[in-house]
Amino acid sequence: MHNTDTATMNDQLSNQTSIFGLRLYVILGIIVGVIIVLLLFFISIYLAFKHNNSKKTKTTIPNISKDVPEITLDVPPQPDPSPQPDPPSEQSHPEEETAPLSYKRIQFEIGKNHRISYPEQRGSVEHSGERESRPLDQVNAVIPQVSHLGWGHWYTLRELEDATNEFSPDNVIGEGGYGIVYHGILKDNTNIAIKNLLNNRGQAEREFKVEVEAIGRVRHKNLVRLLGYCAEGAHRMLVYEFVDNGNLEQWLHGDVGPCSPLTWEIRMNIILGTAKGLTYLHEGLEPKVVHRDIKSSNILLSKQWNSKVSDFGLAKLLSPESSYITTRVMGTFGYVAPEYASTGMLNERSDVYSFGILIMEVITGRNPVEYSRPAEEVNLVEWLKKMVSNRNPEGVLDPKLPEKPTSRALKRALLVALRCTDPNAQKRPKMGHVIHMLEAEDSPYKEERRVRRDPGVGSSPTTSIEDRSKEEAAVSIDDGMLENEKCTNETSSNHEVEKQ
Ligand SMILES: Nc1ncnc2c1ncn2[C@@H]1O[C@H](COP(=O)(O)OP(=O)(O)OP(=O)(O)O)[C@@H](O)[C@H]1O
Repeated sequence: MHNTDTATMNDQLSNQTSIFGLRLYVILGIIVGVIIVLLLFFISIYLAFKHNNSKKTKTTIPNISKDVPEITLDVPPQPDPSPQPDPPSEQSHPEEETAPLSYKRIQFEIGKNHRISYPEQRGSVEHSGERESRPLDQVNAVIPQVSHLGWGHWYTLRELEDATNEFSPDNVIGEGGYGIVYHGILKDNTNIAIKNLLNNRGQAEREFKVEVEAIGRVRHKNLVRLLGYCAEGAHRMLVYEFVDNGNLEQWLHGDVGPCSPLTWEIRMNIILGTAKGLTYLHEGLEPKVVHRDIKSSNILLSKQWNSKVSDFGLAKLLSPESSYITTRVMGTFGYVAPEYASTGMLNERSDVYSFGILIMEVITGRNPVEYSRPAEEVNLVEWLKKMVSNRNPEGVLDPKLPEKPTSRALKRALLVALRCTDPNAQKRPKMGHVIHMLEAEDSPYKEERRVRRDPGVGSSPTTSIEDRSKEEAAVSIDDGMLENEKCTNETSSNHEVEKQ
């Protein structure tokens, strides 16, 4: 019976059907095959869908408001969880180095209606050659929290990627100690410079915070403007106005051929612009800002040769009650003021010293320290003083200068440089006074007399009677100011130079 059934079934399966005369078992085979193919098709579509979904989740940009919560401007200070430290004393601030971490509120006020306030972490000073590192989850607490109504623009990573062709190497304009700088063009055709901060042991956070604190809301034609920032995930980027003609170091020390395009007038204009930017930082803001890294590579130039001070990554705020702060010595070799280098005591007069070195660099076309020179010429300050004391001020001029300046203009610039680099910080002029000295059309003698009539403008209140008489003697030399001077090698004070 069983054999008969099987035979019947085989017969039926082998019967030809009406579909193209195919046998039944062929038809069944085709149906099963189609079902399997369809199943595989649906399974693969399902898997592809799932994969896409998981990829999307990975690249979703974290909610900005989670990363950096928003606060409003001009809010009254919130009570601190920890007791406020005493106001800074008149002198040093060792607690800056040693205080345990606690929060204090910093208020950075520029003009009546512009105040930004946010917590600053105390004790955020570098230790033993390394900047403080902080886990990223703490970063949100110290990144300035800025209202969208406040200064600056919040750029998304996507916007900056688009502006820089995905941070293409072709867009790199330079690399500093704290990150790579890219040129970018925004959708509205604005040219920008983006500093992508290295996320190295918390440096990025600190640099970010310091720059924003120092120049976030500052606008001055001689200071590079910080347009905004990007803080997404671990990315920390600062977005600046783009300055389109390189930096002073490139123009002074780069390959420009035997004749520099920087005429004397252009050089003095660069110096004057830099002085104005620094005057604003020192005298136009409260708390004042000490730049700490004035040097030729941080002076950016426009096509019209106007100068703009950049790179506020090392800047420090100095409250009016403090005559100085103590902090780890930072800056660039050759530009750092001697008292700051030896004691760590910093105030705006350290910037004045660096500015004096900058003037010497601009006059001579030499670096502050050049080991390739004969021993007596390695140190720019020493060499320049020797040349002046040997009555050869013209011997210091950059051989690439297209035309020599007048003797008077050269002496004026040299006098300002020498005064700014006075080893005694108290005797250095303030930046506001430097502007007057540089701008003085008539003789420096008259300028000095004007200053003496108006002691607030120039001489430090601590200038002694003896110093004043030295200055009187110096200015009485007038046109022969530097030619008639004799200075010994150890005569590092230009007041002494002026006296002879
Ligand atoms: N806003 C800007 N516009 C145009 N170029 C810029 C701008 N900011 C910086 N640069 C250029 O990018 C380069 C790197 O600048 P950055 O300030 O990071 O470093 P640095 O001053 O050369 O070195 P360091 O910071 O280590 O002292 C410099 O050559 C500078 O000319």
